[in-house]
Amino acid sequence: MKVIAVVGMPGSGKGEFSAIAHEMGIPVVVMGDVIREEVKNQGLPPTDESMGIIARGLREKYGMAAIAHICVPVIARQQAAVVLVDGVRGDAEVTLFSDSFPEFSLVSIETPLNTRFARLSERGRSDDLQNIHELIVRDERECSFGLGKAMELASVKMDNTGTREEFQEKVRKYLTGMKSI
Ligand SMILES: Nc1ncnc2c1ncn2[C@@H]1O[C@H](COP(=O)(O)OP(=O)(O)OP(=O)(O)O)[C@@H](O)[C@H]1O
Repeated sequence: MKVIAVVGMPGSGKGEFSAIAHEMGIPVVVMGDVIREEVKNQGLPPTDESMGIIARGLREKYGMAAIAHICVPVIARQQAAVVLVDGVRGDAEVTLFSDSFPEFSLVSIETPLNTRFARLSERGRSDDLQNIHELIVRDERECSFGLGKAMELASVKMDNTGTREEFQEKVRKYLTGMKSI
């Protein structure tokens, strides 16, 4: 089984990447959904606060790769030749996935701050931002989990400064290549 994980700063295009994988019939394991499942199993209300409590609790108990740990069996039971993991936030998780899956690839999406800000300002999700400083703070928080280090470990760097169609085409080409090897 080939396991692909995507990393990138907030708003870089990870969701776009996953959407193409989904369209191509590649199972996508969303790490946030695995935490959500854990929230349910523990009988907590399905809120962001519960997600935070569970994520922090797991990290305190098992270290920085805790969430990846609970994802490994979920990934392993997918019946597919290629599986995508969405939601990697740190280098410890990357190390665990590459130790667990011999055919592991990490893709980093590279999109500059200003471009990400412009796109997020248009996305219109409740957690989207009003000013660039909020994005800088979010970037810093992500980097404190090891996101910058995780991005450095990527074997594939994908630029997302062009149009959406250009990016989608690039992702499709990469995933088609992974499916056919
Ligand atoms: N090449 C592009 N051209 C125009 N818009 C784009 C492009 N790539 C992504 N977008 C848009 O930018 C926004 C951010 O992209 P996306 O949601 O995929 O990022 P993300 O990395 O998943 O963000 P987050 O870290 O917040 O989950 C979305 O509205 C997406 O549709």
